[in-house]
Amino acid sequence: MSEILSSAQMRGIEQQAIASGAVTGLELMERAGAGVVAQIATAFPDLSPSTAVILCGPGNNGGDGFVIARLLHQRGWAIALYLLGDPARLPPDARTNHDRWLKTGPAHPWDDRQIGDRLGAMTSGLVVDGVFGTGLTRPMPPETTHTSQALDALRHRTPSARPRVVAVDIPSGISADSGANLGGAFWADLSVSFHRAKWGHYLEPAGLPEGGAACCGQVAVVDIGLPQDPAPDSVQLVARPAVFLGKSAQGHKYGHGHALVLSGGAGKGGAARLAARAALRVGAGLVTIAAPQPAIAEHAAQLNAIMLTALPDGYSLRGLLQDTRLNALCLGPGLGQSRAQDLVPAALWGRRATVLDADALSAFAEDPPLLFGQLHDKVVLTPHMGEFRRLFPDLSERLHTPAYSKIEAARAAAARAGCVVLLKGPDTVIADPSGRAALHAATGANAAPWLATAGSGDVLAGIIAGLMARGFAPFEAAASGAWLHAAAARAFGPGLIAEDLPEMLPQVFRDLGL
Ligand SMILES: NC(=O)C1=CN([C@@H]2O[C@H](COP(=O)(O)OP(=O)(O)OC[C@H]3O[C@@H](n4cnc5c(N)ncnc54)[C@H](OP(=O)(O)O)[C@@H]3O)[C@@H](O)[C@H]2O)[C@@H](O)CC1
Ligand SMILES: [K+]
Repeated sequence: MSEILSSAQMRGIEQQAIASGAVTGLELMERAGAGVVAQIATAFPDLSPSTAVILCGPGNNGGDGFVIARLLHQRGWAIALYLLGDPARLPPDARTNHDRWLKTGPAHPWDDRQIGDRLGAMTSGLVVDGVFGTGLTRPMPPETTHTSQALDALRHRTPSARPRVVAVDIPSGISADSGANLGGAFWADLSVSFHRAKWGHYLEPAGLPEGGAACCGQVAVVDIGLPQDPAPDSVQLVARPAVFLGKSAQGHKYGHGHALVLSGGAGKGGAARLAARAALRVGAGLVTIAAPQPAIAEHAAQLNAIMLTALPDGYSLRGLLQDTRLNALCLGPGLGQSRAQDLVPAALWGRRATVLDADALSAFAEDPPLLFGQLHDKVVLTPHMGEFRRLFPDLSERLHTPAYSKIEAARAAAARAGCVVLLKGPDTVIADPSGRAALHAATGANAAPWLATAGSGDVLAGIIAGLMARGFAPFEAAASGAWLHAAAARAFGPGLIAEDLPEMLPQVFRDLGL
């Protein structure tokens, strides 16, 4: 796991370091610029000095651009630098670096058409985007329209027939907090960020235009000498499971828990079987499907290692839960809303580790507080965006505000629900009521596009229930579950269907060294 920051957190860390006298803003800017130049050499080892077009904006992102221009020039690059805005109004450190640059070469006043034409004519070299970084909270100004269009056109050319595009910190126009394209955003092959990556590098708001995860390219982070202590309320990027998923040699099946997956009626049992199979593959010692009597024959025909029991209603679920060995529940996949309304209260009464997904969430769309009043701290809610909207309509609405991120929405939802919320998507956020949050980003180089397939969410619910049956805490089970789910999809690759996901878990475990 690695820490990722919001723009406000990053600003706070910088300001504190500067105020303490440990470092000056000018030193940070120099290190930032030098870091970008070093990362360019690492990411593009075949790139030899030719022409670099450096685009500088009116803030400190532009200040980094002047440093980069100076350092690239020292390495033999021919520099064409354009400045958006009035040099007299640059913030002090950026102004200092602007003035230093003028001893080497000119800063051309911004000319959108000229820049657009120039970029369009480039077949090699480098474009450095130092227009806006973490300070941008509104759409790109109209003076960048042609530049943005020219960059867009470059994106569709093969890399060998165009310049490399490098974003200083984050592509201009992408919100560092939400990943939203604020309007007219640029894109990059490489984004070089400072101290820590920002939320917006990995978040990808639904729909078009493309946002952070799609536009940032490869994300590199350089150390600029700021204190390494974790920020309060920091968010962790889930790079692999944070817990050891192996089993000890001495264990027996009862030591690995018993997961109960509640199934819907006849003809609706596939989703529960997918979840149950995933719970078993992820290592639950025993897994039972509890189904209404008419669905028993169908399940029996398809199950071997998974056990089966008839369960008509919530009353009988309370009875079943007298068996304290049943330590994790999974409700929702294929459950049907009326059965969910009956079973969810009984399941929550049992105070087991519980995953509520799909119908177990939608069944409370009319009255979300009715659900929230029954939740407890061993529950994980796993909504996709549509289910999230039904339970948290106000938070979902706020997500249309460009700077409001999925991380904040999931945190607010977890606080309201009083349990862990895993908000699904290519960018999956896991949050708990204390404000702890993690982001699993199956985006960019980590993408798992074949995961968008019927039944995939049922498997995720089963994986999380299985991990909780094994004794992992809800937050860890959810975060590790999201990782395992995407890793299984990547391990299978194209052609994946939901049935394949549980079957890939053994390979994923082997790759983890278990
Ligand atoms: N602080 C440090 O120590 C370090 C910072 N570093 C670097 O600084 C970057 C953050 O710098 P930043 O905070 O100055 O913000 P930045 O992204 O340059 O843009 C804000 C400027 O744009 C302006 N503006 C906004 N929207 C606009 C619009 N639509 N049209 C026109 N103008 C608009 C806005 O004006 P205002 O909103 O005040 O009107 C303001 O002037 C960060 O990403 C990293 O690269 C590194 O060097 C490490 C050390
Ligand atoms: K930028």
